Amino acid sequence: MKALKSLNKYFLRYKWRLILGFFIVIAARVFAVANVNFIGKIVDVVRSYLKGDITQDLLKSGLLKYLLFLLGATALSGLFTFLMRQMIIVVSRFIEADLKDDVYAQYQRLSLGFYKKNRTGDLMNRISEDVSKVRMYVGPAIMYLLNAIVLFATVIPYMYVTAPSLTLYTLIPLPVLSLAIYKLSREIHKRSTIVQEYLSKLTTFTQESFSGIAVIKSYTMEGQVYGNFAQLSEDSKGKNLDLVKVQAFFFPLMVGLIGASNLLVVFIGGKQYLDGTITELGTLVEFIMFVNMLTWPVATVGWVTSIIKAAEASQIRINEFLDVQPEIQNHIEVATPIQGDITFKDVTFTYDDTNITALKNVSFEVKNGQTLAIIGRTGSGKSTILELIGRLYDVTSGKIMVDGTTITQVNLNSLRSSIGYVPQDAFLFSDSIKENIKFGATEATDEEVTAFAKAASVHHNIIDFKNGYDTVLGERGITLSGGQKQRVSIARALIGNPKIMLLDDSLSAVDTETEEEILTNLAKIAAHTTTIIVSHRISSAKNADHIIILDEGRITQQGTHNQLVAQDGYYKELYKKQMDEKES
Ligand SMILES: Nc1ncnc2c1ncn2[C@@H]1O[C@H](COP(=O)(O)OP(=O)(O)OP(=O)(O)O)[C@@H](O)[C@H]1O
Repeated sequence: MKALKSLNKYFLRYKWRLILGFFIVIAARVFAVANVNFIGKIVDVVRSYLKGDITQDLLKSGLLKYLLFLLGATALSGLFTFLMRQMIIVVSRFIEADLKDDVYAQYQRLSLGFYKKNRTGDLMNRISEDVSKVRMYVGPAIMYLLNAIVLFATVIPYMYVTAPSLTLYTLIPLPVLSLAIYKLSREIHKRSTIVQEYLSKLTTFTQESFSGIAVIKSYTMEGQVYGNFAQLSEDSKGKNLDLVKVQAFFFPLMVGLIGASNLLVVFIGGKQYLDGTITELGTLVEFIMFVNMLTWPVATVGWVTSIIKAAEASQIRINEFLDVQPEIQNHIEVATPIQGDITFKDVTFTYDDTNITALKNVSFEVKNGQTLAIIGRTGSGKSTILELIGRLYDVTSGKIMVDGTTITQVNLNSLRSSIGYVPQDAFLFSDSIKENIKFGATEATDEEVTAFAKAASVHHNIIDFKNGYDTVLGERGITLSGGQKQRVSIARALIGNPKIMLLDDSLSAVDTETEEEILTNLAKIAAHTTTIIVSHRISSAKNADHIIILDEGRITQQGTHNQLVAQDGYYKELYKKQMDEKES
């Protein structure tokens, strides 16, 4: 129960509704008990008339009175039951939404490393599955438990006062029912968790095969993939059947145990009526109704216990993420204006999860407005340099300085908002091209969108689409080519007017003429922007003010294009190779 304590702050937020809900539950149950009492009274009036104790007129007036009471109590009990759900279930939906918002906000605060360590499916489950299990506790479980407590507190004393020994006999089967339902609910919960797992396996499988449909078709793997799906589906069916089997016990068990209680009422109550222990026949009718009325709340005690256990397990999982502190912390509250000078001093960086040391004693400097190109084999640490500049990670040792200040002493938001980052795989949202370009600059005008799309040499492609800038991308929209995606992504980075532009192999999918065009435009627009270009191509690097060559995380060569082609080394080899390719 300790984990569930973290929900108290949400309960406090909606305390008035909950308190009102509590009184409404009491009112609803009191009127429900009154209903039974009036039915008992009606039976007694009829019985007295049949015995000749009262006249027909008294019978009529008695019946009318109790029927009207019955009607009133039924209507009020119905109204309060409705209000009870309105209060408590509505609060549970509020808390569910708040909890989802809080989990989502926490996810956004967490650093990139967190996303590398945890699987997306797991992150999604905590915000959907786990939160809805917690909601079952916050809403239905609390409501039914309250309902049961109020009902026990009103019905059992009433029964006891009316017929003490009969009360004891009729209540005997109820704890057995509660325990049996608890055991059954636990089993149902266990099996439905397995069913859920299979459901998500099926979803992942289908999603992946639809995404990879082109590969499946071109390798004519339809048959095999179908076979895998059919097997998974068969296993899932088996798990569903296992679940259905235990679920099928639920109602028979309840009906059986109610039946046993009813039998006891009729048998023992009948005997007590005959020997005069119970004087009114109406008491027997009331008892049968009470037993039926108590059955569901008794069953809910078992059911609610299993819901609370499941909610606790889910809340533990949610808290695990809510308690994680972002690895990257902002230490400076006030905004820091950024000019764009970047200095690396002996920077070494090791990725926590793989223990790979991606950078080893890297030192360089780029001044505001200059262009630095980083060239190197795959896996040599180029992207890592860009990630460190954006503080997606913090260095293991050494120092990065921005405008002469250690990067950790710069306001994180100022730093990131002054960077235009074009990652290696340009990610575009399922939205229009215009909205994708405006992503980081929502206030930008249509003219600005067009101007930056022109600078990124993608305008002419966009206007060729039927809907131009309003063309929707993504699953239900158009698919852009790799080069088009890269260029839309460059336009997105430029529109934010960044002080630092980071291009991570962002021109790899465009031809060399377009590359040239974009780089010339960049040099014009971004004259006061520090630009770092990561590339495998000499053509992207040759005009840079400074070029560094990385190999296995170390800088092996550096200088200008002319200096580097004059030295033996990786740059010269690459230059020769790419010149030969161009000529052939
Ligand atoms: N998020 C990560 N977690 C763990 N290890 C990583 C991560 N990202 C990169 N690495 C490792 O760090 C090393 C440097 O990777 P990096 O992506 O910086 O290389 P790169 O030079 O940009 O390569 P490429 O040219 O292929 O993009 C590689 O060995 C890589 O496997």
